[in-house]
Amino acid sequence: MTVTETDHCDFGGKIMVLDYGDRVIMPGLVDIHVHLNEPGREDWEGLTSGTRAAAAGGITTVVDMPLNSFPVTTDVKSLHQKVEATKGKLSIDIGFWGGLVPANAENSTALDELLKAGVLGLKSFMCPSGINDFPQTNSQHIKAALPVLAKHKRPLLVHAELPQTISSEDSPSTHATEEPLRLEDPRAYETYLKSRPHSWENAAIRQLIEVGESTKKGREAEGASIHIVHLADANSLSIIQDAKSRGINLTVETCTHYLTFAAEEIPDGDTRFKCAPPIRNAKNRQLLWKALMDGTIDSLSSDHSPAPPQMKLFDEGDFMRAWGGISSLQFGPLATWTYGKQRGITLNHLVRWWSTRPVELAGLNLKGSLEVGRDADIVVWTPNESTKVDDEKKIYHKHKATPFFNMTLDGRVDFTFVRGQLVFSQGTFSDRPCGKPILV
Ligand SMILES: NC(=O)N[C@H]1NC(=O)NC1=O
Ligand SMILES: [Zn+2]
Ligand SMILES: [Zn+2]
Repeated sequence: MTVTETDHCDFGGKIMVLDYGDRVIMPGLVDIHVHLNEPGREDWEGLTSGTRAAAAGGITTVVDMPLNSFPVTTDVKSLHQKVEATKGKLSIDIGFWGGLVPANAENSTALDELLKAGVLGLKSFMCPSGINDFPQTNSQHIKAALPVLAKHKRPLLVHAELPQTISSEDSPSTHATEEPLRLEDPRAYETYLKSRPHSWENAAIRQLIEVGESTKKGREAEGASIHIVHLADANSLSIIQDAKSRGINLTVETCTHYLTFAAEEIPDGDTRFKCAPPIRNAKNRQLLWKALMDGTIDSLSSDHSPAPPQMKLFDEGDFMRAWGGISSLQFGPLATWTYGKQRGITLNHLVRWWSTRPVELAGLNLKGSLEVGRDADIVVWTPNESTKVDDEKKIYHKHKATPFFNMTLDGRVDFTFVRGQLVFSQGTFSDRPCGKPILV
């Protein structure tokens, strides 16, 4: 039987047989790094538009970052506000990361309460976050939080860039950060790239590995883990591999944009590509793919972090002042398939990076598999078809600007089910949002 629009969401208790021919039926994908920005910044993205875009991309669960909503999710009250804001808006299920900031880092009672209230773990920044109400943490803060996370067996996700003085390797002379770049062309991507060199990621990761010693077996933070979000720097892979082999509880994700684009191909002034850490060169991209294939990188995410067009400064094309954040939620899995296929990936890789590993990392025990007993979160798609991203009406993000525009991606997402309910069907959505907040 073919599914029709009237079947959306609710099959009315009937048992139906759905024959999808030779399409692929897979566990729904899980994006554990998105910024949907509601409540408070719904002009940047939103729970309705964001979860629709995700469903259209074959994603059945997202985990929302503690920023850039307002308030940021750093205490129980703000978590409740976020949960409250989801009512009637979710096409798919959503979990939440809590924020680790200087104000709560050394207050184990406050962190304990936040974890008990149901966040899946905590997230912090080692550099300015771009949002004043979400200040960065230092290694002391991280060290203090790990034992509390250990008690709950939860991860700390870290934006791992530690601002360094820009060295001669990156710039002809040694100066304070950004100072030497003041006179360089802000429309050139190269200028932005130089402002956040590899050394920032490398320094942060070294510090994290040091602090992460406490997560080893028998140490005071055993049970906690550290998850490096959006790794862009392939130079740091060897220290990551070494740390993992020494028993530090460390995992790593990279994002679709680092696997798809290359610095040297980014047009001048095209701030759709601005994100942090920056997209690096094609050689680096190839090393990220290799690390993904060999398991040094555990999982993928979108780091969907859009902002209103006026903050992306499209007219000026000023990379140094534009908002850093890429809009991509709907396209992550298909982009992975497109560029992975050229490198020999299989459907199993896709499920591992976009379902199995993210679910393990986030402790989403009911998600990520078609096993009996788990939620019936399912994507039905056609790998041999293609999707041309050229129709704004079919981009479901709140804002349509995305670096994936005009690309032809391999694969087409046809149907998405959340807990057995059809939420996306060949370009239409259930008009009764059936997603739920997940609190653990
Ligand atoms: N605040 C925020 O969303 N920042 C994100 N954007 C980005 O490109 N990297 C980030 O960490
Ligand atoms: Zn980040
Ligand atoms: Zn992010």
